Amino acid sequence: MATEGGYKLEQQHGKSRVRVSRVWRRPGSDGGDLVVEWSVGVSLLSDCLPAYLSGDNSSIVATDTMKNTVYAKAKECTEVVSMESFAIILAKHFITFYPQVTTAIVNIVEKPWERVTLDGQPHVHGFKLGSEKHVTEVTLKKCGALSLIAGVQGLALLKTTQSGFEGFVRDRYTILPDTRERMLATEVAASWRYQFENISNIPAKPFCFSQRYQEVKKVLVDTFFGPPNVGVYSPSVQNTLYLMAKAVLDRYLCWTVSRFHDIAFVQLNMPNLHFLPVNLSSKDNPSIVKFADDVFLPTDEPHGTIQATLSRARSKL
Ligand SMILES: O=c1[nH]c(=O)c2[nH]c(=O)[nH]c2[nH]1
Repeated sequence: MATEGGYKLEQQHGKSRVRVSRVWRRPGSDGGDLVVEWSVGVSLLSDCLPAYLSGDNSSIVATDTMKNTVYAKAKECTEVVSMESFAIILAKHFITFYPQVTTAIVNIVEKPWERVTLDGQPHVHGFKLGSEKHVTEVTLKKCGALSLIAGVQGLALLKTTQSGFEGFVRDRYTILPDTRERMLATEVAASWRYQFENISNIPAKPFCFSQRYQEVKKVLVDTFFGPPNVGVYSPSVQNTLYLMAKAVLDRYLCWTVSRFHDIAFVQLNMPNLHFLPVNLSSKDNPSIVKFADDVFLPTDEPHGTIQATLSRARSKL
């Protein structure tokens, strides 16, 4: 931020939606080729005030250069990298290479290409598009301070029973009946922050962000549904959301009992995508369709918006 002539100026500039795909060819290997497709956003906080104040561009890193850097760094990654590691590599480059850059923010959204399985056999170079998206955002300051967030978007989940909503506030505008039997559908957006608060804290042995992503996603999904043959009752989206976030934090508490916890907080956004009971009647036929927990009108307009962030309360010890 700069103060100039009675004005306060906060600025950053960058390039959005730089689409890059990286293939790692592994001829003859059991696993086959690997491919990722990323949409990368770069934003730099830098000392380039003269550009804003007087049209002097001499300290501007061109956004076109930022775009080219994404491709150059992708080329340099001859070994497979996770998107979190790639975001760190990019951010590190921008803060170390340019003296005027004070902070780099890099975000990546991954297109969910998944290896196809044909007749039970994983294909060596064939992929199809999956559903939910892996995302990350890295904010790295020149001093090394790091914020590393990963997440999932568009994780659509539905259960046909074991959900209800009752005992809520009733006033003269309330018409929703209490229920212990309804459908529950949502599209989870979750993000979590890794507890690496400085670039130097990132373990030397590559931390497996991709594996952690799969694990967190599994904990979220398992908690939403409960055991396969019985499920688990959800008294509200709010309670289910809390249990999902808590399960993620607890999971990493158990594993890292004598060390630091590697996930600092979990943020969940779970829209309540309503499945409305259908009842149809006419003057002649009072029950064309009589609802018996079978025919629904699914709608996301409007939908409930339930969101929360769960972190560990600081110990008083
Ligand atoms: O799980 C729910 N939480 C709410 O806050 C809410 N509000 C509502 O109308 N239906 C629901 N369901």
